[in-house]
Amino acid sequence: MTPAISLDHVTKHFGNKQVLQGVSFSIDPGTIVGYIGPNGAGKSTTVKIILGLLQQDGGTINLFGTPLRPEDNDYKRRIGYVPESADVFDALTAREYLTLIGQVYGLSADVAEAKAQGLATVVGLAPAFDRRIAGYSKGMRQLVLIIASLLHNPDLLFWDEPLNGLDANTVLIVEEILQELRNRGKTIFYSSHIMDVVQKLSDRIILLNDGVVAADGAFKDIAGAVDANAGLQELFSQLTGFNEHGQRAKEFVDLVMGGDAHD
Ligand SMILES: Nc1ncnc2c1ncn2[C@@H]1O[C@H](COP(=O)(O)OP(=O)(O)OP(=O)(O)O)[C@@H](O)[C@H]1O
Repeated sequence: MTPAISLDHVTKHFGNKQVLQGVSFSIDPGTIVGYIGPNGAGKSTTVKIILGLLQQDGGTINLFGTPLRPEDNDYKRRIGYVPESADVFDALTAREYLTLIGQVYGLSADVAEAKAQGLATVVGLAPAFDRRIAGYSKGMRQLVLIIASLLHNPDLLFWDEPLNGLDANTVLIVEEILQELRNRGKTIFYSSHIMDVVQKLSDRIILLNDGVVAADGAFKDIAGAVDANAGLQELFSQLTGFNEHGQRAKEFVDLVMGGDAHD
């Protein structure tokens, strides 16, 4: 099977900081991959390189079996992207914004508008569809970004914190959408800091730490000696070598309370 994505020893530095130190992995189509790691580990940098927004220093990247060429726009039409924090054009309505995005991806205005309206209706956004996005809640904006990433029926999705701001019911819908897309052969590569969701949804987890892949596999395969109930959160702490949570929290609250601290 031709991998949807494969990276071979990809490196990237900013100034004197080596952010990616030889990242390699290969992902088959029809897989949900949770891409996790501490803040600053290099997750977004990896995704931006794959999207052609940044150039790597070394190593090779293949998408759908073809070497990545950032100047090639064809492969970008096979990708859907939900950035962690996006500048949505606030002055537009969802109808206007999504029709525009659909056109950017090569759909006609009519097709883009009809598809956007259909998707918005299913996720409960129809009543707000003709209101300016400026007045949307965080969760409503997130739904607009999710719809925008899917209008052109991409084969490969990069979703960064896709559940940001969504209410509990909508989270369940979006989780099921991810699984349904995966079941129909789409590849989903998503970054999140919410470990229980990553553990629940991912067929495969890739943990990046200090610019190297520290673990790669299904949770049950990488969990090792970690207690299954403690789960991915515990594994994350172990693999990133961090066990000062309680001490840091206490120090923080001591400072907050200052002289008012009571024992
Ligand atoms: N354009 C840039 N110029 C300089 N340094 C950068 C740039 N982009 C990222 N970095 C640095 O590269 C490192 C990795 O950043 P990156 O955003 O990839 O981390 P991340 O794993 O996505 O983190 P988070 O979980 O906080 O989103 C950080 O130290 C960051 O400051």
